[in-house]
Amino acid sequence: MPLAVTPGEPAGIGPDLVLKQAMNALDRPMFAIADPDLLRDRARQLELSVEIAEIADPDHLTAHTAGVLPVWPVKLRAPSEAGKLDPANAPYVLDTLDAAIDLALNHRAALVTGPVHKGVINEAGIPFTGHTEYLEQKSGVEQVVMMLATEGLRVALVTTHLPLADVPAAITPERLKRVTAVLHASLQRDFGCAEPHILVAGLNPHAGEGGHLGREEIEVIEPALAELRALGWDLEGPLPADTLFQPHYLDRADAVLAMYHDQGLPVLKYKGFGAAVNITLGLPFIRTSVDHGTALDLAGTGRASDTSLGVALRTAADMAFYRSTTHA
Ligand SMILES: NC(=O)C1=CN([C@@H]2O[C@H](COP(=O)(O)OP(=O)(O)OC[C@H]3O[C@@H](n4cnc5c(N)ncnc54)[C@H](O)[C@@H]3O)[C@@H](O)[C@H]2O)C=CC1
Ligand SMILES: NCC(=O)COP(=O)(O)O
Repeated sequence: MPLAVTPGEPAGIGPDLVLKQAMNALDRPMFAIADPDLLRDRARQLELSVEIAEIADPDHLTAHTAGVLPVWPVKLRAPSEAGKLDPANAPYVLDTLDAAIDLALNHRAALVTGPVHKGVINEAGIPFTGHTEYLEQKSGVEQVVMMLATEGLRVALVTTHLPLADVPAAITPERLKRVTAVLHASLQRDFGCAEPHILVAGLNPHAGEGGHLGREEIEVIEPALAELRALGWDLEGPLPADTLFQPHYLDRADAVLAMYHDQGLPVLKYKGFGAAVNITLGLPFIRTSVDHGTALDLAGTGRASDTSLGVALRTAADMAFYRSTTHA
């Protein structure tokens, strides 16, 4: 199965990184879903010698050739300049994603996404909080889970792109059970963890300090975990988030389940920024992504690192291979 790459925000570093990766020989076919002229212009700006080869059908691609980027064409809505956001191109970003989702739902590609700018899509009048929520909605599944992974650490999230003030109410026993179930199944299916050991963070400082610093642990998290442990699942927690990220706990763990975005991701990015991948668990297809954003300050300069995109491509290829060999 080929890897379909959406470069994301046209004014950001996504196009640069896809072009840089296209300079490598990859053992799996890769193609971009983007405006071919945008990629040609950016390649010229970066002085990268990449041939942009428009394709009509990704089904007949063979192994990727270094220096040639096959492109499924989707037209920009307005001219794009590196580093300059334009809400007029927000529909273009979603056009590329929709084309990729269509291919992925039809088992014709695994999806690897570059960074999008959530703010400019909203400024265009389109409510959008992130790929994760968009993919969940478009693929019609009840629950997906965002998990970022780097060497030695996987962090999954119970809630994703929510204002902090809305987090406590969003952590219901039902959501916690659904998210844990998706994480547990994905660790078994895609990461070879036969009996996943999952560390679950509390929500409050010191996991609520026995109810003196918040009651969500007692009233929501512990009862949900007790129900799941009755299934034989190996869940440890709720643990204080400030002390769980240390070898004493992590050495025995397959993943950490954090309650919210900025509880888990700063730790993951401190450990592995540039060498991490964002994976959406629970979709009917494979989707990986970079660990960074649009970095408008670096677009078109040649100074953006493509290492996380490399990890995202490799992870998607590994997952596809693992699924094909285990018939998962
Ligand atoms: N996968 C996605 O679609 C993601 C999108 N975003 C979006 O990106 C936009 C900008 O977010 P920020 O918080 O500024 O994060 P950012 O990751 O774009 O930038 C943070 C800092 O890291 C640097 N940086 C980022 N990627 C780099 C790379 N590949 N090589 C070298 N340096 C790099 C930037 O220059 C900047 O100094 C926001 O709209 C956010 O929502 C953020 C994270 C992921
Ligand atoms: N912090 C992760 C992030 O913003 C990427 O989210 P998504 O666009 O993959 O949902």
